[in-house]
This record gives sequence, structure tokens and C-alpha cells, in this order.
Amino acid sequence: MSIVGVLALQGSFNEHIAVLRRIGVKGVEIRKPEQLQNVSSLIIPGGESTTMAKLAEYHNLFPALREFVKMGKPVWGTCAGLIFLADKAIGQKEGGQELVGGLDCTVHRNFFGSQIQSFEAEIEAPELSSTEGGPETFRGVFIRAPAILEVGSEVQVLANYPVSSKPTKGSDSNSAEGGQEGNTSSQTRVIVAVRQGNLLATAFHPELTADTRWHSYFLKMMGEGSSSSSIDSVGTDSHIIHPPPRIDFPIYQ
Ligand SMILES: NC(=O)CC[C@H](N)C(=O)O
Repeated sequence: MSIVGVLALQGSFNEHIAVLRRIGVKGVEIRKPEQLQNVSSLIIPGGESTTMAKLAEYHNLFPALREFVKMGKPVWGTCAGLIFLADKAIGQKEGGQELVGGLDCTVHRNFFGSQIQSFEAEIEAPELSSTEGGPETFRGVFIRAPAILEVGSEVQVLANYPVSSKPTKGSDSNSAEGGQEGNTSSQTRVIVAVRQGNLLATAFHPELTADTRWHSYFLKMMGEGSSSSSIDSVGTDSHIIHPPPRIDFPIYQ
């Protein structure tokens, strides 16, 4: 039986667990290294990556998280979680922050700027719609979001987003460090969703919209690793009252 762990140190872990519940899957909060032994996959939610890293360090979670990734178990990082999974992050606070790593990419921590520059956008994701069906686009909620600037050859790009050549200046003094200044082209695209084997990473927050396809896409990754991983259902139709689908209201325009 497979239970999805959700790192519950800080950020939007409740929202992820709620989406899992909506699709009939059990999600459990992970706060201690030993709790990782009870789950077969893990979601690292969005929040604030420096704070989350300090809490993870305090709870001695980094070695267990790295081990979990190395074992080939599915791990999905959203937003701050993406930063956690990246091999390299730029635009970090002074002194940097510890990363779990494993995902061969360079992420810019606050690429899209400060909190008030948060936004929503319709984004194409052909792999998502071909696997999960539904519309060709999904609504991406970007909250002080990171973006991926470079990926290694093993990394599959699932979605990207057009931007002007310079990253927006963020609230942190060094947030634009290592960005694309000097790039002469006026339009470029940054990567906002990737997959590398057992790792999935998204710069936006799928747990804040009614579209559950990113969660079901991740759950399918659990089936790929081992044949025995049936997903632990929290009791489907007979126990769960499915609310009518919510409309994805734009929060930031
Ligand atoms: N919504 C988010 O998770 C924002 C992440 C933020 N840019 C950070 O550095 O942690």
C-alpha cells in the first residue's frame, strides 16, 4: 500500500493533503526523518525555502530526504520544494541554504520578483494533458515563484513560460543575481515544470487550483517504479463527498 508523505514543516502542506483527499488518496504529514519510512512517495510543498531549510536542518531531515531521493522513490517539489530538489540555486539569502538536490538543474529562487509580483497564467503542458486528459493548458499560480534557468540532459521539460530577457528585481537584494542580464534577446522562456526519473518539480502551486491533474500525474509515477505499489485509498466514492468543481478564480492579475 502506498501512502503519500507531505513534508509538513512550513508552507502549503495542508492544501496538498486536501487535494490528495479529493482524489481519494491518503496523504500524511512528515516532520521527522523516521516518518519517511512509512511512505512510498513525498511531496515537498511551497512556502519559504530558507525557513523550510532551517526547520529541516533543525529536525535533521536532510540526510533522510537525500536518501529517499536516491532510493528512486517519487518526490515532487512545488515552488520552495522545487528549490529544495535543485542541484543548484541562485538568488539565495546571504549564507545560502542547504538543498536536498538530485534534480539536475539551476533554479533562480525568486525569479519572478517579490510577493506582490505574484501572478496567475494559463500554461501549456502537452505531457500533462496527454497523460491525464483534459484541457491543453492548466492554470499556474505563481507566488514569489522560482524558475528553472538550466537543465541537464536527463531532465524532461514539461512546461515553460515566456518572460522578457531580464528577471524582475525581487525584494531580496541579490534576487536578480545570476539572472539573464546581458542577454540581448527581448523574449525568452523559463522552465516552470520538469521531470527527471523519480523527481517532479513545478514552480507554481497546483494545490491551490481545482485542477487535480498534476497530483494524479505524480501518483502515476508511483506505479512506474515498482509493480507492487497500489495507492492507499482513503475510501473512495462511498465515503468521500465530492464537492462540485470549483472555478479557478485568478488571485493575482
Ligand atoms: N511560493 C513559494 O514557495 C515561494 C518560494 C520562494 N521563492 C522561496 O525562496 O522560498
